[in-house]
Amino acid sequence: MEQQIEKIHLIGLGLIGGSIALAVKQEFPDVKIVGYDINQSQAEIAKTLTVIDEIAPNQFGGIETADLIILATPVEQTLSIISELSSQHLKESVIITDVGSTKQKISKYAASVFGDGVQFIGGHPMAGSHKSGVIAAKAHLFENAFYILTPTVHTSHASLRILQNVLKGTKAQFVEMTPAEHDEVTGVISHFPHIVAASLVHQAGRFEDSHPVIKRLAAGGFRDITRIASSSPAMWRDILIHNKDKLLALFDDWQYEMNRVRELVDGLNGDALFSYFQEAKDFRDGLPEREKGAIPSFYDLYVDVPDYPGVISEITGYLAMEEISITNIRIIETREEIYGVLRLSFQTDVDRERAQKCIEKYTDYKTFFS
Ligand SMILES: NC(=O)c1ccc[n+]([C@@H]2O[C@H](COP(=O)([O-])OP(=O)(O)OC[C@H]3O[C@@H](n4cnc5c(N)ncnc54)[C@H](O)[C@@H]3O)[C@@H](O)[C@H]2O)c1
Ligand SMILES: O=C(O)C(=O)C[C@]1(C(=O)O)C=C[C@@H](O)C=C1
Repeated sequence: MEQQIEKIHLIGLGLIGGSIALAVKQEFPDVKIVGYDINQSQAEIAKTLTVIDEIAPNQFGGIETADLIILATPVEQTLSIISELSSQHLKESVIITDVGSTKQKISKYAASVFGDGVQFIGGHPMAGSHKSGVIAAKAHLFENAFYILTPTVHTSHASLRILQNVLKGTKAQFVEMTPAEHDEVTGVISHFPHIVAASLVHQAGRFEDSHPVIKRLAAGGFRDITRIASSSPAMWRDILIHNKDKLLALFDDWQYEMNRVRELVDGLNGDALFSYFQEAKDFRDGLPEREKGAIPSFYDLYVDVPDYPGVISEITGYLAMEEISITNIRIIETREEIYGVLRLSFQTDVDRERAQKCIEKYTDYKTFFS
């Protein structure tokens, strides 16, 4: 009979650790989750929100009876924890996994520490948010996202199956990759874009002295492309340190790309500029629409509304009548006497569809989502 996971020891009770715990509980309410966070208040919030069953008395307190250990800390911390874990007394059948955004350094280090002795399987759920902390954790954060696993020669099929089974409440789609391929691909579609987002914010910041109005003018486009610059600096510092080599190559690639488009602008080459944007649009439009791994994991509905006082309470009133919960609300653009755009965010696409029907039922406002 296959090994049962009865007890999980979870280290790092933030956005990702918390979301995994909630997803596991959703599928397996009887699995006991004992959690530890270096920040005691995070641990207490996790317990209060019943994300975990118990707070561990210290980092490794009670770990000898855990069937599964999940490391959900920033990646540099994950390395130190792996190092300390090697001297802990652990169950012979224990499986250890992590959720870090980089895989090469962690997998290599874990293999050198554990060898064939302990089953370590690197993991990375490919969805998240710019928000940190357990308070932002959600059971459905990884729904439809890819969950990358990086098994090695030391990994048994049985452990891989057990891990995937206990994580099935994430409703993510598991994919296997080598750690090197993982770091190359995530470098391109996650780590480097993060650098670009932060650099655009720095660029705008440099213009603030000469144009103090710049922050107020920063509208949809700038906000969309720089949203991720609001993420945890500690997490991203560690990711860049871990993925240095792949990122250095991407800097060269990006500089080539910038020079290419710079030349088109300098040469006023309209046809080539059109093709440049058309090709980018085709690729972007071809991303899978509703799958969370590809698009930020929230469900936005846009409503064209007239700019008059009370319009927000009018809309939220209709939604409240039909008991539809909103997670966020923002006016994207309001100018005198023309329509503004209200962006309503929902936890699920079902809520978004209900909201759309509700607003169409009570008003003539146009609604749309991408
Ligand atoms: N945020 C995302 O979008 C995302 C997505 C996928 C994977 N990840 C990865 O998940 C991991 C966690 O990220 P997060 O977004 O949950 O961050 P977070 O800041 O929300 O949570 C991390 C938690 O780890 C705790 N911590 C730090 N050092 C610790 C230690 N030595 N012992 C115990 N706890 C410690 C922090 O106090 C914090 O509560 C990172 O490795 C990150 O690369 C993040
Ligand atoms: O949606 C976001 O805010 C994210 O940045 C999530 C994101 C990503 O780059 O896609 C960030 C880092 C993780 O390792 C995985 C997912």
